[in-house]
Amino acid sequence: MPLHIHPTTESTLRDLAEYFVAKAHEAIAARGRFAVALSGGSSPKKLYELLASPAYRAQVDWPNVYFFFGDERNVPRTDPQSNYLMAKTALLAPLGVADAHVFAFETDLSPAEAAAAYSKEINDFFSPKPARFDLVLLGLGDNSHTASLFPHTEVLHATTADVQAVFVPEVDMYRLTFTAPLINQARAVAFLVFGADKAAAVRRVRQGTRNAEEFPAQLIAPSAGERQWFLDEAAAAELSNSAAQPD
Ligand SMILES: O=C(O)[C@H](O)[C@@H](O)[C@H](O)[C@H](O)COP(=O)(O)O
Repeated sequence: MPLHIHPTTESTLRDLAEYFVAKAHEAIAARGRFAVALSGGSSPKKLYELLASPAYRAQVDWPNVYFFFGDERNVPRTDPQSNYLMAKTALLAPLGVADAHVFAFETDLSPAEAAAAYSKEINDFFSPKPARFDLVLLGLGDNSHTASLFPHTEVLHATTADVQAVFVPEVDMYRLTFTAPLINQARAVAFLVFGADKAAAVRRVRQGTRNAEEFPAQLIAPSAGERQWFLDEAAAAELSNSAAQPD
């Protein structure tokens, strides 16, 4: 579980942007395409803006990149809470990504229908092979959730590598999310976490007692893939030295 700890948010973002570029090059060279699942929330917005900036946009063969979402809020794509809208604004529109290369949740369907439809889209995309993303980007909530795998929700017990709808009392809404098995099939997973308010969650997930019900991000352990953490020093502040060293 390699750790990349940086003094500032900006240097953390640059490091992850370089990692994203490297994973894209690897995937396109090996398989002719790069399938990435974007994370939502506020943390990745600056990463997406950086990737779309002149410093990075020329480094990736974007017409061979396919964008998915590791989770979504059950809101219209025009809603300010939409992860799709955030990514569209910060990354997809500035890059001129064709709609056919963007797989967004159909949130006008019921949550269960939207989850089933997205699971089918993912399976069709990877068929006949199992769904194996080249990179899944993840954030971390201060309660140790990731994607929309929140503490004490049924979806934590999913054994199928698919997408499920889950009502999350903590945010009083349905969420659509990759299950942990689907995330763990990825070739690479990268957490992006910054800020002192996440330091306790980072410690619990990396060093705390094994308790996925309380700390769902502990479920993320790719069976045959990389698991990387990109942190600023504030988010890494509660890690003991032994844990702060790269594995
Ligand atoms: O839809 C979402 O909100 C995300 O997928 C979620 O898992 C996010 O990564 C964390 O909640 C951290 O959010 P912030 O980056 O806003 O702190």
